[in-house]
Amino acid sequence: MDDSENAASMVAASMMAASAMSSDAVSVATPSLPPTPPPHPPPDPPAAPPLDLSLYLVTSSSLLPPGRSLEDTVEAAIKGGVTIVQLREKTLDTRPFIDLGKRIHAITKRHGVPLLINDRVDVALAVGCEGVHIGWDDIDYDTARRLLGPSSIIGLSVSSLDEASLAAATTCDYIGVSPVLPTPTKPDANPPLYSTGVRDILTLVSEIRPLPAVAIGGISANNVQTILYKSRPPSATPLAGIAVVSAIIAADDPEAASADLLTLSRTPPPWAPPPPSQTTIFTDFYLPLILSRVITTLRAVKERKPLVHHITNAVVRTFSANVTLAIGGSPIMSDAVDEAAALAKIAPHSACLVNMGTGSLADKQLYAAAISENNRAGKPVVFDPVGAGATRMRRELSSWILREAGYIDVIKGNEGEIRTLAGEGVQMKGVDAGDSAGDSCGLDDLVNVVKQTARRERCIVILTGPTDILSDGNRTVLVRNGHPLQSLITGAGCALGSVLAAVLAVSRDDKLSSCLAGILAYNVAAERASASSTDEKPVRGPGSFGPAFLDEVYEVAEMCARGDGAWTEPVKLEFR
Ligand SMILES: Cc1ncc(COP(=O)(O)OP(=O)(O)O)c(N)n1
Ligand SMILES: Cc1nc(C(=O)O)sc1CCOP(=O)(O)O
Repeated sequence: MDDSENAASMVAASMMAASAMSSDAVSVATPSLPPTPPPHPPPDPPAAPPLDLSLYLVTSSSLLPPGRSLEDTVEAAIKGGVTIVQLREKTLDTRPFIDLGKRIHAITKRHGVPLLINDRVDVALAVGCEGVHIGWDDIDYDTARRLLGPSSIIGLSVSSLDEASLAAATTCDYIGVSPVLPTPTKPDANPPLYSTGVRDILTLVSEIRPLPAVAIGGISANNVQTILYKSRPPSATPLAGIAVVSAIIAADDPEAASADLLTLSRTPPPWAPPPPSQTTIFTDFYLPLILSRVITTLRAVKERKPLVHHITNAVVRTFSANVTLAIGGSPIMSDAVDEAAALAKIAPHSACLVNMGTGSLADKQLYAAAISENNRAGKPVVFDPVGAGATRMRRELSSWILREAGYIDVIKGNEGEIRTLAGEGVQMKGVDAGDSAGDSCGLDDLVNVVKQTARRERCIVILTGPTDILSDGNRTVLVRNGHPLQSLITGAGCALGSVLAAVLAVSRDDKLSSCLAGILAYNVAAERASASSTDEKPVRGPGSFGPAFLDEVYEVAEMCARGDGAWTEPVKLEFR
C-alpha cells in the first residue's frame, strides 16, 4: 500500500467506528427520553483556536544533545513559548514514527499546542494530531485535504514565486517559506531566498489571498530580528512567525532558547526607525530645522564621546582613529572575534564600523560576530564595502555581509561599490572612487540606484562622489559640499565611515538626519581646509591638506559643541 491508500483505509476504518458508536448511542437512549422538546439546531462545535505560528518548532532527533529525549525537549520548548510543533523525523520507519508521534502528541495536547507531522498523512491520521506539513515532492495537497478533512491544519512549503502562486491557490492553512538562509540542517534545501526573496513571496501571496507564512532555514537568535525586519513587505502582510530546528533542538537549554527567540521575534528591533511622522521632513522649507538638528547631533558626539569599534583596513587605521578623535569620538581598532561582544556592550554610546578594505572570506566569522553582537546590543553598524566590484571575492564577501551577517544600519560606498551591491555587475578597476571603469551613469540614475538599494536593504545608503547621495528609501538628499583633495589622501573615504558611526552612536532616531550631520561636518571641513591656506600654513596639495583637514574636522566639532552653526553657511543640499 502506498501512503495515500494507507491513509484512506485508516480514514474508512475510523469513520465506520464513529458511525457504529453513534448508532449504539441512539438505540440505548431513545426509550427513556422525555417528551421531545422543540427541535434545536445542534450546537456549533467549539471553534478551533486561531493558528499561532509565532514560534514554530520543527523536530530532528538527530540534533539532540546526547542524553536528552525529544519528549523533554519538546515540553521544554513549549514552556519557553513554542506555539506549534512539527514532528520531522526523516529516518524513522512508520511504526516507531507513529509511536513517537503519540508520545509527543500527548505532550503538545496537554499544553494546547498543535502538532503536525512532516510529509506523512498516514502517520498524522494514526496519531490523531492536528495536521501535516507537506512539500511538493510529498502527497499532493488535494489528496491530503480529502484524507484529513476540512478542519485539519495543512501547511505547504514554498521556495519560489511559482510555488507561492500554486500554494495560494489551494485552501492550505499556512506556508513555510524556505530556506531563508543556507542551513546545515537540510543540506539538500533549495537555494536560499534571503530576506528579500521572502519579501517578494509575501508580496505575491498577499495579492492572491490572506495566507499566514512562516520562514524557515538558518534562523537563530542572532538573526531573527534582521530576518523579520528585512523580509517585511512595505504594503503586504508580514511573516506570521519563524520556524526553527537546530536553534531549539540542539540548544543546551531549549526552554531558554525558545523564550529568547519568541521575545526577540515580538520585540521591534533597536534599529527600526520611528514612524515617518516623527522624522525630519527633507525639503528646502525645513532647512533651518535640518541644520539645527545637524548641530545638535554633532554636539552630542562631543558630549557623549561614543566608542567607535573599527574593523578596518591597515592602510587607513591611523587617519580613521584621528578623525574619530577630531569629531569627538573614541576609536578602538580590534579584529578580535573574542572581544566583539564585549566591545558592543562596553560603552553606553558606541557603534561598529565594518570596512572591508583588506578583508577576505576568512574574516566572515569576525564580521558575523561583530555585526550580530552590535545588533543584539542595540548598537548601530556602518558597512563600507571597499572595492566591492573589484574582484569576485569582494563581490561574494560584500553580498554575504548584507544577506547573512546581520543588520546593517548604513551602507556607505562609492559609485562602483554601491552599484555592485545594487546588483549592477559593475567591474571596478580598483577600490577607489572613480574606479568604476568609465561606465559611470548619470546623477538621476545614481539617485535611483541609491533609493532602490535603501528600500531593498531597509537601511540608509550613501553613495559618495562629487555629489554625495543619501537615502533611506523614502527621503533622499544630495550633498554638494567637499573638496577634490579629499580623494587624494588615503583614508579620507574610509574615515567618513568613522564619522558616520560616531553620529549614529549618539543619535539613531532619525538615521538619515544623523548621517547628513556627519557628511556635512566632514565635507565642509574639507572645504574650509582648502581655503585655510596662509603664508605660515600653506595648503598646497594632498600632503598639507591632510593635517589641515583634520584640524577643520576638529574645529567644526568644537563650534557645534559651543552651539555655533556658522560653519553650515556654505552647505549645498538638494532634496529629492
Ligand atoms: C514550516 C516548514 N516549512 C518548510 C518545510 C520544508 O518542508 P519540505 O519541503 O517538505 O521538506 P522536508 O521538511 O520534508 O525536508 C518544513 N518542513 N516546515
Ligand atoms: C526543515 C527545513 N526545511 C527547509 C527548507 O528549505 O525547506 S530548511 C529546514 C531546516 C531548518 O533548520 P534550521 O532551523 O536548523 O536551520
